[in-house]
Amino acid sequence: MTKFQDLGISAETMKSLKRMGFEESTPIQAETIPLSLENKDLIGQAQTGTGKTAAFGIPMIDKIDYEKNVIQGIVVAPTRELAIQVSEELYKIGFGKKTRVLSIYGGQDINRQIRALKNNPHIIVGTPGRLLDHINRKTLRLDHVHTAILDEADEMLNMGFIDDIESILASIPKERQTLLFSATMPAPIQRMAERFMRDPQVIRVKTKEVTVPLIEQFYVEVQEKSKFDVLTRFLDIQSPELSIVFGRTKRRVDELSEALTLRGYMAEGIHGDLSQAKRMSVLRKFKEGSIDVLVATDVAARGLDISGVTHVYNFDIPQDPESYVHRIGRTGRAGKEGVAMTFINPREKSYLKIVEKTTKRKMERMEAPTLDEALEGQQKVVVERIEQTIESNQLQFYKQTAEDLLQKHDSSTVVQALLKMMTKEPDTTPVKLTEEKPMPAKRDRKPYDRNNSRGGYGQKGRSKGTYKPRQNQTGKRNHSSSKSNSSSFR
Ligand SMILES: Nc1ncnc2c1ncn2[C@@H]1O[C@H](COP(=O)(O)OP(=O)(O)OP(=O)(O)O)[C@@H](O)[C@H]1O
Ligand SMILES: [Mg+2]
Repeated sequence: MTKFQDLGISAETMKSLKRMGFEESTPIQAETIPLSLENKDLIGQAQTGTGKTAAFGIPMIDKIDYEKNVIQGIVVAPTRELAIQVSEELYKIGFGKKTRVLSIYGGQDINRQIRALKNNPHIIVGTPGRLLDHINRKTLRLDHVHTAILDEADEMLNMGFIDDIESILASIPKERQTLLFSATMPAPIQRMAERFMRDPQVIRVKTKEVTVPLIEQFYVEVQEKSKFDVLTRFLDIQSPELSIVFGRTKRRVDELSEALTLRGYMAEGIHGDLSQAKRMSVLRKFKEGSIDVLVATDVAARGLDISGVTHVYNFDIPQDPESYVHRIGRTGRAGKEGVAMTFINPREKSYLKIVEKTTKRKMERMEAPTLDEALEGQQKVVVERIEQTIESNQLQFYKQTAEDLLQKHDSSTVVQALLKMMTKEPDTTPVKLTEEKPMPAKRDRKPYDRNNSRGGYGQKGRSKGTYKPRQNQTGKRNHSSSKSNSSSFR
């Protein structure tokens, strides 16, 4: 571990890092910060939860000229939630320097954003569509930007944002520094790098595994029709602090969150068809712990950093190995431990091997728990609660009633009755889940042709390849295609 002092960081920023509780730099931070301060173009790849945001944020903030009240840095992120999260982290890092950071994303009142842009922020964090909107309206000028960052670069490529990104970068001076960051850097990123970057250096943190070693990874073979019961049994047995359940499509997410709620779990779903207000309120409730199961699509959870997520359940195996890496990376962050459970249909076994080949790590097989085991798990939870209550030492009020009860029955019978009352017995309330087809053994499509394949996040009707400006006669961006589900996560 390298000390932050040795990386050439300013005293003000060092203070902010201390305030954030960062003591030592992570490997990706140690490797990229000095290079970034020298204005090198970089492609940074490091495991999930290892501090890539600060890796690009610290040098960007230190390179701002605070004499100038103009936008000097821009971060492009694939989803609104991520744009918000990144801007919050940058705000904290820039606290010592009083850096003004503004996030702009779709689904938020554009006039409010225009007003905020007039306050001369130093750094903008945004989603591609809304950034481009402002550029076209001339409400966002990037001519003084010296640092451009593409966070989750591969995801933005997957989502078909390549043309938008090209247009955004075209309005930034060529002498800029361009940085690409993600936990996964599949081959097509190279092409992106060739187009947008100057002699980029690739920084890959040298670890054997793409996934974080602190995440225990299991797979469970289960028939489609039993999956839901098995999920609830695991939730009962493992009793996660917070957990994320991934479903393949938006419909799946809706059905799963409804089904979990019906069975008494505090669960809600998040995906791109929900209103911005709803998405934010669901995330807020999850962070506060007033719901403890978040059901999500792949895209909804990319890059999200929520502390307390102890378990990730891949209710459906992800559609590609990269998504697997990002999904399970919602747990085991910043040195914490985590558990990832992946459910597979027996016909998906060879697909599982493909995922394992990419991550260079085997998942351990776990048997689906039986009803009795689920019940035992629940009992354990109750016993823990009882022990905590005993420790709290505030039982005086109940003493007389307890003694009266023990006059009538022996102590074991009394405790048994209490355990029975407090234990959540398996709930068999019928739920509706539409069946999903198993994943084929081989990728039967090009890796980056994922249109409509991940719950409609692909860019329907979006052109690929060379940039073709999509403008209508009024010169504004044509939003007819953004009506579809595809772009609703921007
Ligand atoms: N040097 C550090 N010391 C302690 N905590 C850190 C340090 N750097 C970052 N963190 C914290 O670690 C967590 C994960 O960081 P971050 O979200 O940047 O990870 P990431 O590498 O971008 O992950 P992902 O690939 O999932 O996007 C955050 O809560 C962040 O504040
Ligand atoms: Mg990140």
